[in-house]
Amino acid sequence: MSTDDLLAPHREAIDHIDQTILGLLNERAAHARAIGELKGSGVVYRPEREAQVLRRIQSLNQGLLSNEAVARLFREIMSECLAVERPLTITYLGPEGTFTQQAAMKHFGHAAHTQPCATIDEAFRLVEARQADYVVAPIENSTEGAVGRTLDLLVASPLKACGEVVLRIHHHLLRKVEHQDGITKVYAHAQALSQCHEWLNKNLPANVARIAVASNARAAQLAAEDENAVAIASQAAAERFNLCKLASNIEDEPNNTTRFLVLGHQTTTPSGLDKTSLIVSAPNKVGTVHELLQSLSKNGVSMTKLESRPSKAGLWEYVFFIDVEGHADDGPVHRALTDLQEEAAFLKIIGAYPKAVL
Ligand SMILES: C=C(O[C@@H]1C=C(C(=O)O)C=C[C@H]1O)C(=O)O
Repeated sequence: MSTDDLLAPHREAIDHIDQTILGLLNERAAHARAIGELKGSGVVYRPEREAQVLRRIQSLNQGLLSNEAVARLFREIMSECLAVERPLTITYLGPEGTFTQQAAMKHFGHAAHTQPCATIDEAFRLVEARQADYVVAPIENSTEGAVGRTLDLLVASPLKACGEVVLRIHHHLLRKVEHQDGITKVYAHAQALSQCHEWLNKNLPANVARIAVASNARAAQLAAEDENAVAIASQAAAERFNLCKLASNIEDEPNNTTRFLVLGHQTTTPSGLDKTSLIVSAPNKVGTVHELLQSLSKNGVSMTKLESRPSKAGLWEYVFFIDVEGHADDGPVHRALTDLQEEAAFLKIIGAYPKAVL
């Protein structure tokens, strides 16, 4: 029997299965549309429900496909079902091809419309003015630490966090032509330059100028316009600007990861596996930080992040960005927040949201 003859019954089975899947997908979409009608003019996107759907699928999965693969597939199925209710617009720091756009797609799937903005401020503003539904903003990188501008915006913005995205960051060296001769400058976002500085020291001549620009996608765009330049940017930016990859994964730290927050106007109910993000400031005297942290520990709440930043209000005063395990409506976190309220000069709950599944 020829290979084609051997393939035929499997292909027939796949055709049959695809037809069944297609019918089921449309049945699922019809339920989503019915749910959308019941929601009326209310909020359609429910992050806690989406996290529960993904976690359930992963716990049911016993097949050949990995948990990550089934979560990715169902992420896209939910994205299309939600778009049947109402398509979402997500703002991010552009241009197209930035890691933040990648994070937005990872979280909302490809049916969401992503809208690039010139600054993180603008991305927040459009959502605050209800001209877009959600903003995805980088908050911290595992090698570089906090993204200051996002933290500053969180202090004053009325938006609430309703989700988080964790993205592995890979940087590549990109150029219009496929050779290393005659490189005079390297364009990149300041964070990318520092995340790859050891690689650059070892692999590029010392006289190549390192030029920081607004985003990695902007760097790729500049490299596409200048044959003597290279850019440090993502795979998405390479594809978008048609650049050759001179070197892959040039980040110094192999586990380089960025964490993003998803912010909108809604508060989220507990999903069963949540986090809460807070901003706290305390009077500038001995022992106050210790007391603030005790409010958490004595209620059995664990802290996953503590970041301090100078407050704009007074010299050498600080605000603290704290993430804790659990939802603000869960007993222990709720009690800790009540205690914190008494100790802190300022307490703002940025939001409680499901832990990233993907
Ligand atoms: C269908 C719903 O609306 C949206 C789509 C979901 C889905 O496709 O499973 C889940 C949550 C919502 O973001 C729902 O609220 O259940």
